[in-house]
Amino acid sequence: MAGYAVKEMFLTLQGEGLQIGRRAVFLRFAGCNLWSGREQDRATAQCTFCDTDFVGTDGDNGGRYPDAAALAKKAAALWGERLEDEAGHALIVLTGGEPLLQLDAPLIDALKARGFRIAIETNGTIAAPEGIDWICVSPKRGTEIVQRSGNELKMVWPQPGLDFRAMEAWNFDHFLVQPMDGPALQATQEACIDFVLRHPRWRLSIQSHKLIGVR
Ligand SMILES: C[S@@+](CC[C@H](N)C(=O)[O-])C[C@H]1O[C@@H](n2cnc3c(N)ncnc32)[C@H](O)[C@@H]1O
Ligand SMILES: Nc1nc2[nH]cc(C(=O)O)c2c(=O)[nH]1
Ligand code: SF4
Ligand SMILES: [Mg+2]
Repeated sequence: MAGYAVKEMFLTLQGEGLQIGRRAVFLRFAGCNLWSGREQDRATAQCTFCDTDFVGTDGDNGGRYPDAAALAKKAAALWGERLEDEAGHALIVLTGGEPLLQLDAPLIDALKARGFRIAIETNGTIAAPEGIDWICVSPKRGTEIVQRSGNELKMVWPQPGLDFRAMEAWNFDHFLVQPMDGPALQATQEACIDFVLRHPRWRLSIQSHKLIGVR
């Protein structure tokens, strides 16, 4: 279907990674290539620990946007009327679901024309197009990572069998471990702290938005 399927769009603070704390519009695309998003499929999916509802287009400011201009216009409205003045600091985070299923050059151009810096959260199984200002790749065990360069590699941990030593040879500026949220969060946090203490190249990333009560 033509256009872009968007689950939701909202203004918040980037909660994770090296851009933590920045004001950002979040654009959450619908759909993912590693999970259907249905609970009955979770156990057999390629990615089994997802914390996000990305099914459908029924969220705040969600919908089927017919073209890049319409989507960029809504994103700009969510940033607010000072976007032009604040252009150097206006951040949009493209996430999902898997944003690289839908992101294309016309949307990158339209967002840039509005003054946004573009960040992406991706699972790394699809190559990123040119023109993205900040690439965060978060590998999932058992998947083939084709996007082996970017700004930060954010590994949700623990994922037994994920070869983090191999990832260290990839072309990223920052290497992060993020505790897997779920019933065992306490234990996964401890595992991440232990990991960083043993591997000083890696830094801890926490999902700060869940602590401070923003989306
Ligand atoms: C919902 S995903 C969407 C973007 C993309 N599909 C991906 O996986 O990177 C956004 C970020 O949340 C992370 N994430 C998903 N579920 C998580 C969980 N249960 N605990 C911690 N991080 C999680 C992902 O690894 C990714 O870095
Ligand atoms: N505040 C906030 N920060 C985030 N960083 C990455 C997120 C994501 O779901 O991609 C996320 C999110 O859902 N909310
Ligand atoms: S790849 Fe990302 S969006 Fe897809 S199921 Fe995993 S964490 Fe969720
Ligand atoms: Mg999230």
